[in-house]
Amino acid sequence: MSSGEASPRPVRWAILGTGSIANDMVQILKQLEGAEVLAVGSRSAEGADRFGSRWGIPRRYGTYEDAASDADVDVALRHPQDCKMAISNGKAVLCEKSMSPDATVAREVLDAASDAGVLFVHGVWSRFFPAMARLREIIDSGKIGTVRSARASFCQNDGAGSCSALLETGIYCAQFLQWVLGGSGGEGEPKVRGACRVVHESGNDEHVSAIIEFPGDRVGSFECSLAHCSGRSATVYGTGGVIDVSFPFWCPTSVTVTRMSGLGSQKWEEPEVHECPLPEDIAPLQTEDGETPGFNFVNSQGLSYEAREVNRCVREGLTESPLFNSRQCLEIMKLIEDIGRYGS
Ligand SMILES: NC(=O)C1=CN([C@@H]2O[C@H](COP(=O)(O)OP(=O)(O)OC[C@H]3O[C@@H](n4cnc5c(N)ncnc54)[C@H](OP(=O)(O)O)[C@@H]3O)[C@@H](O)[C@H]2O)C=CC1
Ligand SMILES: O=C1OC[C@@H](O)[C@H](O)[C@H]1O
Repeated sequence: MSSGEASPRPVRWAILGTGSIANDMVQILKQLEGAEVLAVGSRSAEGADRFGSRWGIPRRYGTYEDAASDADVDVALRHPQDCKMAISNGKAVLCEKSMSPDATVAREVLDAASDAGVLFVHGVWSRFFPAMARLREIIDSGKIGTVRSARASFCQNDGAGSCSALLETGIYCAQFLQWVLGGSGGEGEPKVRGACRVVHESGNDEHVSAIIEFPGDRVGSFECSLAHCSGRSATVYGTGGVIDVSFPFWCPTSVTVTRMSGLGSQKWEEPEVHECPLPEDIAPLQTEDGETPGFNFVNSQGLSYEAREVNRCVREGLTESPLFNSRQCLEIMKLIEDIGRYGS
């Protein structure tokens, strides 16, 4: 698409798969300026028809490939399994997390997108939240001194055994640690220094705790689980204080800075709260049947940040987003893979 047009046509999206996240994403895309939901693909024609008529999507396909090969579609929102198919059809892809089971497949997908010259964005949506950018600014300002370590916890009692906790929720922890402890890429890679995994009888990990060494002697730790709950917060630790990101830390709307000093770091200043509210112009929509099903996931309005960035990248002809580039994406997938293999 050309960015130089006076009034460019909308970026046309195809949603492939009609589950929980598709319910949230369709409502975001329908409200996003410069976007149009043109097509839906499902494993069955009935599924595509049901979702398409519910949300007023004009083109409905009984296979993913048919939707992804629609010549008028610019970008496909895809679940991990079929990214390469959408890429081979020349479409830009926003891939739901986690983009692949391991770093090898992640590399293949990124290479396929790069060879095809199409945009690929891994939808670890945290990365696109204004609160994450604010967090980075605060760290860089030196407000909490030198950052030495960080932690994150994402445990929910939902889905144990059905998939990997590392891939489902641990990935958000890994991205957080990379964001606050990782460098710009020239300083060496983070290394997994310890991990404890509880494996479900299905073979999927259900609870994992991990310790990661980042360049510059910085240490990150996280825990993730699909078998019990946690507060799902994260903290950055510096020589002069801490930054707390409370529930839900993976789609945050505020960060709180507490500066500490004095003997035993026992003098605490009044916490400083930085609010980054969700967009007010995005709300649950009514379906064509007059129902308002709402969003399935907390802070889903914030999916608009990644969708807006994908729209921008498509318009500008970019093949990756500078907010979450392929190096950062691969580094996270490699961490997840190394933690999953640790000790075995
Ligand atoms: N960014 C975020 O906040 C969130 C991201 N996610 C991610 O999105 C992805 C999908 O999650 P979610 O929407 O909750 O999953 P669901 O189980 O609700 O939906 C998955 C959809 O994928 C399609 N599908 C394709 N192959 C299969 C298969 N073998 N079994 C079941 N369904 C299949 C189906 O659509 P159809 O029948 O139309 O073909 C189904 O409706 C995951 O990778 C998850 O991690 C999930 C929740 C939130
Ligand atoms: O991606 C996700 O996976 C786990 C869910 O609980 C969470 O809300 C969602 O964002």
